[in-house]
Amino acid sequence: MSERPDDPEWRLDERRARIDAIDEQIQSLLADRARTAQEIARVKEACGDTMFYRPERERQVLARVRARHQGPLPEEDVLRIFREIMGSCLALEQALTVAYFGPEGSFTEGALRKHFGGAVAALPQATIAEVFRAVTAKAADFGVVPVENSAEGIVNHTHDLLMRSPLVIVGEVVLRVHHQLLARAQGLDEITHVAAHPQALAQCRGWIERHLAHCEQVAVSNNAEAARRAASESHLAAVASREAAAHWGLPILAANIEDAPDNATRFFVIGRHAVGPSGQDKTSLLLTAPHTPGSLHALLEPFARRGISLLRIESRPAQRALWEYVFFVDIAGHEKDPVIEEALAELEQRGGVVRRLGSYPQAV
Ligand SMILES: O=C(O)C(=O)C[C@]1(C(=O)O)C=C[C@@H](O)C=C1
Repeated sequence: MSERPDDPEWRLDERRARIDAIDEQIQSLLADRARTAQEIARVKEACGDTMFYRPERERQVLARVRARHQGPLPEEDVLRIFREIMGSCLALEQALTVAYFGPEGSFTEGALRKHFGGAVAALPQATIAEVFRAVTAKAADFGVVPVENSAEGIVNHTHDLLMRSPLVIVGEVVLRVHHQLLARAQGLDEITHVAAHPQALAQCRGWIERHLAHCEQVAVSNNAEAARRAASESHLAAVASREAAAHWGLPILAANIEDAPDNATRFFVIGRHAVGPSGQDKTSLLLTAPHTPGSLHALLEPFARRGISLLRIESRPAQRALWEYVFFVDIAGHEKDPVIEEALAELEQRGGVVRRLGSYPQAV
Protein backbone atom coordinates (compact mmCIF):
# COMPACT_ATOMS: atom_id res chain seq x y z
CA MET A 1 0.00 0.00 0.00
CA SER A 2 1.31 3.45 -0.92
CA GLU A 3 1.56 5.98 1.95
CA ARG A 4 1.19 9.28 0.08
CA PRO A 5 -1.96 11.25 1.15
CA ASP A 6 -2.32 12.64 -2.41
CA ASP A 7 -2.43 9.12 -3.80
CA PRO A 8 -6.14 8.21 -4.54
CA GLU A 9 -5.54 4.58 -3.61
CA TRP A 10 -4.09 5.57 -0.24
CA ARG A 11 -7.03 7.92 0.39
CA LEU A 12 -9.52 5.16 -0.43
CA ASP A 13 -7.80 2.67 1.90
CA GLU A 14 -7.58 5.24 4.69
CA ARG A 15 -11.33 5.92 4.54
CA ARG A 16 -12.19 2.24 4.30
CA ALA A 17 -10.17 1.66 7.46
CA ARG A 18 -12.25 4.40 9.11
CA ILE A 19 -15.49 2.71 7.99
CA ASP A 20 -14.22 -0.64 9.37
CA ALA A 21 -13.60 1.00 12.76
CA ILE A 22 -17.05 2.67 12.74
CA ASP A 23 -18.74 -0.63 11.80
CA GLU A 24 -17.01 -2.30 14.74
CA GLN A 25 -18.45 0.34 17.09
CA ILE A 26 -21.95 0.09 15.55
CA GLN A 27 -21.90 -3.70 15.92
CA SER A 28 -20.75 -3.56 19.51
CA LEU A 29 -23.45 -0.93 20.34
CA LEU A 30 -26.08 -3.07 18.63
CA ALA A 31 -25.11 -6.05 20.79
CA ASP A 32 -25.30 -3.79 23.89
CA ARG A 33 -28.74 -2.58 22.87
CA ALA A 34 -29.96 -6.13 22.23
CA ARG A 35 -28.72 -7.30 25.65
CA THR A 36 -30.51 -4.34 27.27
CA ALA A 37 -33.76 -5.33 25.50
CA GLN A 38 -33.29 -8.87 26.91
CA GLU A 39 -32.92 -7.34 30.39
CA ILE A 40 -36.14 -5.36 29.80
CA ALA A 41 -37.87 -8.64 28.91
CA ARG A 42 -36.72 -10.15 32.23
CA VAL A 43 -38.00 -7.08 34.13
CA LYS A 44 -41.37 -7.40 32.36
CA GLU A 45 -41.51 -11.14 33.17
CA ALA A 46 -40.68 -10.50 36.82
CA CYS A 47 -43.72 -8.16 37.02
CA GLY A 48 -45.94 -10.75 35.31
CA ASP A 49 -46.17 -8.47 32.27
CA THR A 50 -46.46 -10.42 29.02
CA MET A 51 -46.90 -7.36 26.77
CA PHE A 52 -43.44 -7.33 25.23
CA TYR A 53 -44.45 -5.31 22.17
CA ARG A 54 -44.97 -1.67 23.18
CA PRO A 55 -46.13 0.48 20.24
CA GLU A 56 -46.27 3.60 22.45
CA ARG A 57 -42.60 3.22 23.44
CA GLU A 58 -41.56 2.51 19.83
CA ARG A 59 -43.34 5.73 18.76
CA GLN A 60 -41.32 7.66 21.37
CA VAL A 61 -38.01 6.10 20.26
CA LEU A 62 -38.73 7.00 16.61
CA ALA A 63 -39.82 10.54 17.55
CA ARG A 64 -36.43 11.00 19.29
CA VAL A 65 -34.58 9.67 16.22
CA ARG A 66 -36.49 12.15 14.06
CA ALA A 67 -35.79 15.08 16.41
CA ARG A 68 -32.03 14.29 16.44
CA HIS A 69 -31.83 13.78 12.69
CA GLN A 70 -29.43 16.06 10.80
CA GLY A 71 -28.59 14.09 7.65
CA PRO A 72 -26.80 13.40 5.42
CA LEU A 73 -28.81 10.15 5.15
CA PRO A 74 -32.50 10.72 4.28
CA GLU A 75 -34.68 10.85 7.42
CA GLU A 76 -36.92 8.05 6.09
CA ASP A 77 -33.89 5.74 5.76
CA VAL A 78 -32.68 6.43 9.29
CA LEU A 79 -36.19 5.81 10.67
CA ARG A 80 -36.38 2.54 8.75
CA ILE A 81 -33.02 1.39 10.17
CA PHE A 82 -34.13 2.16 13.74
CA ARG A 83 -37.45 0.36 13.15
CA GLU A 84 -35.46 -2.71 12.07
CA ILE A 85 -33.20 -2.49 15.12
CA MET A 86 -36.22 -2.31 17.46
CA GLY A 87 -37.92 -5.14 15.57
CA SER A 88 -34.86 -7.36 16.00
CA CYS A 89 -34.58 -6.45 19.70
CA LEU A 90 -38.28 -7.23 20.17
CA ALA A 91 -37.77 -10.61 18.44
CA LEU A 92 -35.27 -11.49 21.20
CA GLU A 93 -37.99 -10.74 23.76
CA GLN A 94 -40.85 -12.45 21.93
CA ALA A 95 -41.42 -13.97 18.48
CA LEU A 96 -44.44 -12.22 16.94
CA THR A 97 -46.78 -13.46 14.24
CA VAL A 98 -48.65 -10.81 12.26
CA ALA A 99 -51.53 -11.64 9.90
CA TYR A 100 -52.13 -9.35 6.92
CA PHE A 101 -54.38 -8.94 3.90
CA GLY A 102 -52.22 -10.80 1.38
CA PRO A 103 -50.99 -12.23 -0.80
CA GLU A 104 -47.23 -11.76 -0.54
CA GLY A 105 -46.15 -8.61 -2.32
CA SER A 106 -49.38 -6.72 -1.49
CA PHE A 107 -49.27 -3.11 -0.24
CA THR A 108 -50.55 -4.38 3.10
CA GLU A 109 -47.42 -6.51 3.43
CA GLY A 110 -45.42 -3.33 2.69
CA ALA A 111 -47.28 -1.59 5.54
CA LEU A 112 -46.59 -4.56 7.86
CA ARG A 113 -42.86 -4.42 7.11
CA LYS A 114 -42.77 -0.64 7.53
CA HIS A 115 -44.38 -0.98 10.96
CA PHE A 116 -42.87 -4.19 12.37
CA GLY A 117 -39.68 -4.59 10.27
CA GLY A 118 -38.37 -7.88 8.89
CA ALA A 119 -38.08 -9.89 12.13
CA VAL A 120 -41.77 -10.84 12.60
CA ALA A 121 -43.40 -13.87 10.98
CA ALA A 122 -45.92 -12.53 8.43
CA LEU A 123 -49.03 -14.61 7.75
CA PRO A 124 -50.85 -13.70 4.48
CA GLN A 125 -54.67 -14.03 4.57
CA ALA A 126 -57.01 -14.24 1.58
CA THR A 127 -59.55 -11.73 2.94
CA ILE A 128 -59.71 -8.86 5.43
CA ALA A 129 -62.21 -10.93 7.45
CA GLU A 130 -59.60 -13.72 7.73
CA VAL A 131 -57.14 -11.23 9.24
CA PHE A 132 -59.66 -10.32 11.96
CA ARG A 133 -60.40 -14.01 12.52
CA ALA A 134 -56.71 -14.99 12.82
CA VAL A 135 -56.08 -12.36 15.51
CA THR A 136 -59.31 -13.13 17.39
CA ALA A 137 -58.50 -16.88 17.36
CA LYS A 138 -54.91 -16.14 18.56
CA ALA A 139 -53.42 -17.70 15.41
CA ALA A 140 -51.65 -14.31 15.08
CA ASP A 141 -50.65 -11.70 17.68
CA PHE A 142 -51.58 -8.74 15.47
CA GLY A 143 -53.18 -8.02 12.11
CA VAL A 144 -52.68 -5.35 9.43
CA VAL A 145 -55.62 -4.20 7.27
CA PRO A 146 -56.15 -1.29 4.83
CA VAL A 147 -58.43 1.52 6.06
CA GLU A 148 -58.53 4.38 3.57
CA ASN A 149 -56.85 5.69 0.47
CA SER A 150 -56.23 9.37 -0.14
CA ALA A 151 -57.67 9.09 -3.67
CA GLU A 152 -60.51 6.60 -3.36
CA GLY A 153 -61.77 6.94 0.20
CA ILE A 154 -62.50 4.32 2.82
CA VAL A 155 -62.20 0.53 2.64
CA ASN A 156 -65.79 -0.37 3.53
CA HIS A 157 -65.05 -3.97 4.44
CA THR A 158 -62.54 -3.05 7.16
CA HIS A 159 -65.00 -0.57 8.70
CA ASP A 160 -67.85 -3.08 8.71
CA LEU A 161 -65.60 -5.67 10.42
CA LEU A 162 -64.40 -3.13 13.01
CA MET A 163 -68.05 -2.51 13.86
CA ARG A 164 -68.59 -6.15 14.85
CA SER A 165 -65.15 -7.21 16.12
CA PRO A 166 -63.97 -7.28 19.75
CA LEU A 167 -60.43 -6.40 18.60
CA VAL A 168 -58.88 -2.96 19.18
CA ILE A 169 -56.80 -0.71 16.97
CA VAL A 170 -53.21 -0.63 18.30
CA GLY A 171 -51.45 1.29 15.52
CA GLU A 172 -51.71 3.02 12.16
CA VAL A 173 -49.35 2.98 9.19
CA VAL A 174 -49.34 5.45 6.31
CA LEU A 175 -47.74 4.22 3.12
CA ARG A 176 -47.05 6.20 -0.03
CA VAL A 177 -48.52 4.13 -2.82
CA HIS A 178 -46.95 3.95 -6.26
CA HIS A 179 -48.40 1.81 -9.01
CA GLN A 180 -46.33 0.17 -11.75
CA LEU A 181 -47.48 -1.32 -15.04
CA LEU A 182 -46.09 -4.86 -15.19
CA ALA A 183 -46.19 -7.06 -18.27
CA ARG A 184 -44.18 -9.55 -20.28
CA ALA A 185 -45.24 -7.73 -23.50
CA GLN A 186 -42.54 -5.76 -25.33
CA GLY A 187 -44.69 -2.65 -25.77
CA LEU A 188 -48.05 -1.14 -24.77
CA ASP A 189 -49.58 -1.96 -28.19
CA GLU A 190 -49.21 -5.72 -27.48
CA ILE A 191 -51.40 -5.46 -24.38
CA THR A 192 -55.10 -6.31 -24.70
CA HIS A 193 -56.11 -6.49 -21.00
CA VAL A 194 -55.11 -4.52 -17.92
CA ALA A 195 -55.85 -6.12 -14.54
CA ALA A 196 -55.84 -4.78 -10.98
CA HIS A 197 -57.97 -4.28 -7.89
CA PRO A 198 -60.79 -1.80 -8.78
CA GLN A 199 -59.26 0.82 -6.45
CA ALA A 200 -55.89 0.60 -8.21
CA LEU A 201 -57.58 0.87 -11.64
CA ALA A 202 -59.40 3.96 -10.35
CA GLN A 203 -56.18 5.50 -9.02
CA CYS A 204 -54.57 5.16 -12.47
CA ARG A 205 -57.71 6.04 -14.48
CA GLY A 206 -56.15 9.02 -16.28
CA TRP A 207 -52.96 7.21 -17.26
CA ILE A 208 -54.87 4.12 -18.47
CA GLU A 209 -57.22 6.32 -20.57
CA ARG A 210 -54.23 8.04 -22.18
CA HIS A 211 -52.05 4.97 -22.82
CA LEU A 212 -54.23 1.84 -22.71
CA ALA A 213 -57.57 3.11 -24.06
CA HIS A 214 -57.70 0.06 -26.38
CA CYS A 215 -57.52 -2.42 -23.46
CA GLU A 216 -60.22 -4.23 -21.58
CA GLN A 217 -60.01 -3.55 -17.84
CA VAL A 218 -60.14 -6.64 -15.62
CA ALA A 219 -61.06 -6.16 -11.96
CA VAL A 220 -59.43 -8.76 -9.67
CA SER A 221 -59.41 -9.22 -5.89
CA ASN A 222 -55.94 -7.68 -5.39
CA ASN A 223 -53.01 -6.34 -7.39
CA ALA A 224 -50.71 -9.23 -6.48
CA GLU A 225 -53.23 -11.59 -8.12
CA ALA A 226 -53.10 -9.35 -11.23
CA ALA A 227 -49.29 -9.68 -11.23
CA ARG A 228 -49.58 -13.46 -10.92
CA ARG A 229 -51.78 -13.50 -14.03
CA ALA A 230 -49.49 -11.13 -15.95
CA ALA A 231 -46.65 -13.57 -15.35
CA SER A 232 -48.46 -16.28 -17.34
CA GLU A 233 -50.66 -14.28 -19.77
CA SER A 234 -48.46 -12.32 -22.16
CA HIS A 235 -51.18 -9.93 -23.43
CA LEU A 236 -52.32 -9.01 -19.92
CA ALA A 237 -50.67 -6.20 -17.96
CA ALA A 238 -51.02 -5.76 -14.20
CA VAL A 239 -51.13 -2.60 -12.13
CA ALA A 240 -49.13 -3.58 -9.04
CA SER A 241 -46.19 -2.78 -6.77
CA ARG A 242 -42.42 -3.01 -7.32
CA GLU A 243 -42.43 -5.86 -4.79
CA ALA A 244 -44.92 -7.78 -6.97
CA ALA A 245 -42.69 -7.13 -10.02
CA ALA A 246 -39.71 -8.59 -8.16
CA HIS A 247 -41.74 -11.51 -6.79
CA TRP A 248 -42.96 -12.57 -10.26
CA GLY A 249 -39.86 -11.48 -12.20
CA LEU A 250 -41.99 -9.13 -14.31
CA PRO A 251 -40.55 -6.13 -16.19
CA ILE A 252 -41.94 -2.67 -15.29
CA LEU A 253 -43.26 -1.23 -18.58
CA ALA A 254 -44.24 2.11 -17.01
CA ALA A 255 -43.36 3.38 -13.52
CA ASN A 256 -45.45 5.39 -11.02
CA ILE A 257 -48.57 5.58 -13.19
CA GLU A 258 -50.92 6.79 -10.41
CA ASP A 259 -52.81 10.00 -11.25
CA ALA A 260 -52.18 11.70 -7.89
CA PRO A 261 -48.47 11.89 -7.03
CA ASP A 262 -49.21 12.06 -3.27
CA ASN A 263 -51.29 8.88 -3.32
CA ALA A 264 -51.20 7.29 0.16
CA THR A 265 -52.94 4.41 1.92
CA ARG A 266 -53.63 4.21 5.64
CA PHE A 267 -53.63 0.87 7.46
CA PHE A 268 -54.69 -0.18 10.94
CA VAL A 269 -52.76 -2.58 13.13
CA ILE A 270 -55.32 -4.56 15.14
CA GLY A 271 -54.73 -6.55 18.32
CA ARG A 272 -56.37 -7.97 21.41
CA HIS A 273 -55.00 -5.55 24.04
CA ALA A 274 -55.24 -1.78 24.51
CA VAL A 275 -52.11 0.39 24.12
CA GLY A 276 -50.93 3.00 26.67
CA PRO A 277 -50.38 6.70 25.82
CA SER A 278 -47.30 7.71 23.79
CA GLY A 279 -47.89 11.47 23.94
CA GLN A 280 -48.80 11.60 20.20
CA ASP A 281 -51.93 9.49 19.91
CA LYS A 282 -55.21 9.13 18.06
CA THR A 283 -58.44 7.58 19.30
CA SER A 284 -60.94 5.90 16.97
CA LEU A 285 -64.59 5.74 18.02
CA LEU A 286 -67.81 4.26 16.71
CA LEU A 287 -70.61 6.73 17.44
CA THR A 288 -74.32 6.86 16.73
CA ALA A 289 -76.88 9.64 16.56
CA PRO A 290 -80.69 9.54 16.25
CA HIS A 291 -82.47 10.91 13.16
CA THR A 292 -83.29 14.28 14.64
CA PRO A 293 -82.20 17.77 13.59
CA GLY A 294 -78.89 18.77 15.17
CA SER A 295 -78.07 15.26 16.47
CA LEU A 296 -74.70 15.05 14.68
CA HIS A 297 -73.79 18.48 15.99
CA ALA A 298 -74.73 17.37 19.52
CA LEU A 299 -72.58 14.25 19.07
CA LEU A 300 -69.45 16.21 18.21
CA GLU A 301 -70.02 19.22 20.45
CA PRO A 302 -68.49 17.61 23.62
CA PHE A 303 -65.18 17.33 21.71
CA ALA A 304 -65.34 20.86 20.25
CA ARG A 305 -66.16 22.39 23.66
CA ARG A 306 -63.00 20.83 25.12
CA GLY A 307 -60.75 21.80 22.20
CA ILE A 308 -60.30 18.17 21.09
CA SER A 309 -59.41 18.00 17.37
CA LEU A 310 -61.61 15.94 15.10
CA LEU A 311 -59.33 14.25 12.53
CA ARG A 312 -61.80 12.19 10.49
CA ILE A 313 -65.47 11.35 10.30
CA GLU A 314 -67.01 8.68 8.07
CA SER A 315 -70.57 7.40 8.06
CA ARG A 316 -71.56 3.78 7.37
CA PRO A 317 -74.95 2.01 7.36
CA ALA A 318 -75.43 0.51 10.83
CA GLN A 319 -76.43 -2.93 9.45
CA ARG A 320 -79.27 -3.04 12.00
CA ALA A 321 -82.09 -1.13 10.34
CA LEU A 322 -82.51 0.48 6.95
CA TRP A 323 -81.27 4.09 6.84
CA GLU A 324 -79.67 3.92 10.27
CA TYR A 325 -76.08 5.16 10.31
CA VAL A 326 -73.04 4.95 12.54
CA PHE A 327 -70.05 7.31 12.46
CA PHE A 328 -66.38 6.36 12.51
CA VAL A 329 -64.67 9.27 14.24
CA ASP A 330 -60.93 9.80 14.84
CA ILE A 331 -59.90 12.38 17.42
CA ALA A 332 -56.44 13.59 18.48
CA GLY A 333 -55.31 12.23 21.86
CA HIS A 334 -55.54 9.07 24.00
CA GLU A 335 -58.70 7.84 25.71
CA LYS A 336 -56.82 8.07 29.03
CA ASP A 337 -56.19 11.83 28.53
CA PRO A 338 -58.40 13.53 31.16
CA VAL A 339 -60.24 15.80 28.66
CA ILE A 340 -61.00 12.87 26.37
CA GLU A 341 -62.13 10.72 29.31
CA GLU A 342 -64.53 13.52 30.26
CA ALA A 343 -65.90 13.99 26.73
CA LEU A 344 -66.39 10.22 26.30
CA ALA A 345 -68.10 9.89 29.69
CA GLU A 346 -70.52 12.67 28.67
CA LEU A 347 -71.26 11.00 25.32
CA GLU A 348 -71.56 7.56 26.86
CA GLN A 349 -74.14 8.87 29.30
CA ARG A 350 -76.18 10.10 26.33
CA GLY A 351 -75.87 6.76 24.51
CA GLY A 352 -73.82 8.27 21.66
CA VAL A 353 -70.86 5.89 21.93
CA VAL A 354 -71.33 2.46 20.37
CA ARG A 355 -67.74 1.33 20.91
CA ARG A 356 -64.24 2.64 21.66
CA LEU A 357 -62.19 1.16 18.83
CA GLY A 358 -58.83 1.96 20.39
CA SER A 359 -56.19 4.58 21.16
CA TYR A 360 -52.87 4.21 19.34
CA PRO A 361 -49.72 6.15 18.46
CA GLN A 362 -49.98 8.40 15.38
CA ALA A 363 -48.07 7.05 12.39
CA VAL A 364 -44.43 8.25 12.25
O1 LIG B 1 -38.88 -0.54 25.90
C1 LIG B 1 -39.32 -1.69 25.84
O2 LIG B 1 -40.35 -2.04 26.47
C2 LIG B 1 -38.64 -2.70 25.03
O3 LIG B 1 -39.02 -3.85 25.07
C3 LIG B 1 -37.50 -2.31 24.12
C4 LIG B 1 -37.95 -2.06 22.70
C5 LIG B 1 -36.73 -1.46 21.93
O4 LIG B 1 -36.04 -2.22 21.27
O5 LIG B 1 -36.49 -0.25 22.07
C6 LIG B 1 -38.37 -3.32 22.06
C7 LIG B 1 -39.68 -3.68 21.92
C8 LIG B 1 -40.80 -2.82 22.33
O6 LIG B 1 -41.84 -2.88 21.41
C9 LIG B 1 -40.38 -1.43 22.56
C10 LIG B 1 -39.06 -1.08 22.67
